[in-house]
Amino acid sequence: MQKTLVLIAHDNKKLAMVQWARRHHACLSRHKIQSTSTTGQLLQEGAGLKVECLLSGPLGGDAQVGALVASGQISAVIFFVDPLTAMPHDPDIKMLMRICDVHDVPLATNPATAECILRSHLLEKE
Ligand SMILES: O=C(CO)COP(=O)(O)O
Repeated sequence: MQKTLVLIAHDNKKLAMVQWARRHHACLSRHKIQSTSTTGQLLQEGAGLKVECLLSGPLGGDAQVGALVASGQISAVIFFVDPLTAMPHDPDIKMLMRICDVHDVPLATNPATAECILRSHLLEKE
């Protein structure tokens, strides 16, 4: 089974996510990608990636990703979080991060760590 790479970004980090995805288009396009709704739409339009979109984060998208991680379908989660803005769905975000730790699934919450995950070739083993 080919596992999925998840890409998510909070609103203030969406531009950084699209720029990051453009830079890594060659690598990313080899993977099945899922995203929360708004992030996914921007990645398709701005970075030319094929993305399967889930619900938007505040409407349950992070919870959907958590369920996918728990059921062993995700190779890594790249989640550019905004640490300076309060989120109404903070419990869902915390849940997703906890579930990644429970199942030892790589989770990058900023571009520097995302870079490490891509360079680690961790994804190539999937
Ligand atoms: O809020 C999010 C993650 O917590 C992201 O959701 P969107 O991609 O729909 O903006």
